[in-house]
Amino acid sequence: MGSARKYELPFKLQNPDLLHNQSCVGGEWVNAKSGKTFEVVDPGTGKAWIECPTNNASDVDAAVKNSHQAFLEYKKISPRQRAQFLYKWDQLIRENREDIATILVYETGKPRSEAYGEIDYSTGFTWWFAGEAERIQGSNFIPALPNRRIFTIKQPVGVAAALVPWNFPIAMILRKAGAALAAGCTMIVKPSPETPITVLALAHLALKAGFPKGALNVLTTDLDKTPELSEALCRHPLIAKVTFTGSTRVGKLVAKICSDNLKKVTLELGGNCPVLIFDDANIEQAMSQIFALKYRHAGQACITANRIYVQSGIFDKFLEKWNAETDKIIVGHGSDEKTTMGPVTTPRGAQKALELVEDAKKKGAKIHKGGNKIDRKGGYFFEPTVITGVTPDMDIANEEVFSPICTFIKFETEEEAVKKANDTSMGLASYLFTKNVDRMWRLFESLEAGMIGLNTGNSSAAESPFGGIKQSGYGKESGKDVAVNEYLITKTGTFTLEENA
Ligand SMILES: O=CCCC(=O)O
Repeated sequence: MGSARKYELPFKLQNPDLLHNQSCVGGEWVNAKSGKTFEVVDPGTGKAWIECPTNNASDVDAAVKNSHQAFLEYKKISPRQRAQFLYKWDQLIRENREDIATILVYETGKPRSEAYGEIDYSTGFTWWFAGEAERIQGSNFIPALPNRRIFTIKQPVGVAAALVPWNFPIAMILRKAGAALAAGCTMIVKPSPETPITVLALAHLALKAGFPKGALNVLTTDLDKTPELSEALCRHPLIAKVTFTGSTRVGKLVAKICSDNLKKVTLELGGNCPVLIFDDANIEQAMSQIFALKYRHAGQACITANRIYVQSGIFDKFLEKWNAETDKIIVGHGSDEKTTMGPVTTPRGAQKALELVEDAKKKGAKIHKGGNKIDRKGGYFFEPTVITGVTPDMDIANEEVFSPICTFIKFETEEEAVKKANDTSMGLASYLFTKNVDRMWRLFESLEAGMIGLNTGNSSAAESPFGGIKQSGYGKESGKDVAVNEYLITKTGTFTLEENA
């Protein structure tokens, strides 16, 4: 822990060594050159509980040089040794599950049960990429020209920068860092201002796992300095690869900046994901899957259900069931074990939710449930909200909601449903529920998204490629080969063989 304690910690950790509130560079815990700090706030109370360094562009060069120095050594380490570091890291994260869950609750606001869920999902990545490390392979060919041989080798691209969001801070880091470290790259992470402490806890455990100092550096900063720090990372000549998860607007800026130096980029951007529920669906199955997807982290997931299309034959029944289940949600502080839905993570998130509801109301939508902020102990709570009568002119029909607002739209035919589902610039995930196998296959092919849930609301897993199409970004994270490839270059060797030496 850096600096004398100014705030009272609202929780106790079993392993207090996990708690760091300075940046991590080369295995050292450091302050920003300016000495400035920002506050990390509990979304369930609105109260600051710790502070972290406000790094700016002038802090970037030293940190990146350190990551690069570490890369020159790390790239020589054998894949088996890299796998062993990843397995050890995985084990330490699992051993510290309780404490990491506690920090997650106080940074993101999510209920403790969801914090456990995130950690268990995330260790899937460390486990998976440990396996991937030893399976990175080139290839060889016998070409058309006589006496020639062609072969390829895969090499780590260099230092990667990760710009990560606050909604799943453990999962997003482990998905990116797992792949990078398996590939032999080092990584420098800029966490969101809302969630630096979870990321610093992971950096602490990475050092304990034996990763060389500088293999995983972390530079924290506040909302104000995020653009300049991120741009400095993207422009730094020793950064070879940038991976970003966040909005399409910022993703485009990242891509533009990186294009100046033709850097490799992976972009996981906005969702606006549709769900299509047909008359022949198993209603119970669709309900439980989509309910869990929609209200996970109070609706703050890029792959959440943003627009729920239900066929006319079951629309009323489905809505009635949904409303009844919604009534059972217990909104509260994430640390209260009765809580089933926490606050949204930021005050701007709660305000945006309110504005979307107000706009929809003004334009004629019907609000069945909720629609307001909840004024409780200074936290950023928003009511679980159910809306019908949404029309294309409403903001809520076109924007990512990122809050616990569910919009239901009736449809008549498959053709109409597909047209509406695809009527968006985004293409991250789509979901469909039907027992007609031909329709399922047709929709799997015709829905425009990088990931399609077929009678399921949760398709994220370490072993399946994660990523969108259209303006939801490019590149894949997780899955076999594809994710690690994002951190590799392919080098081609051509050899002329002297046959009669
Ligand atoms: O919010 C985006 C990530 C969600 C997930 O990995 O399932």
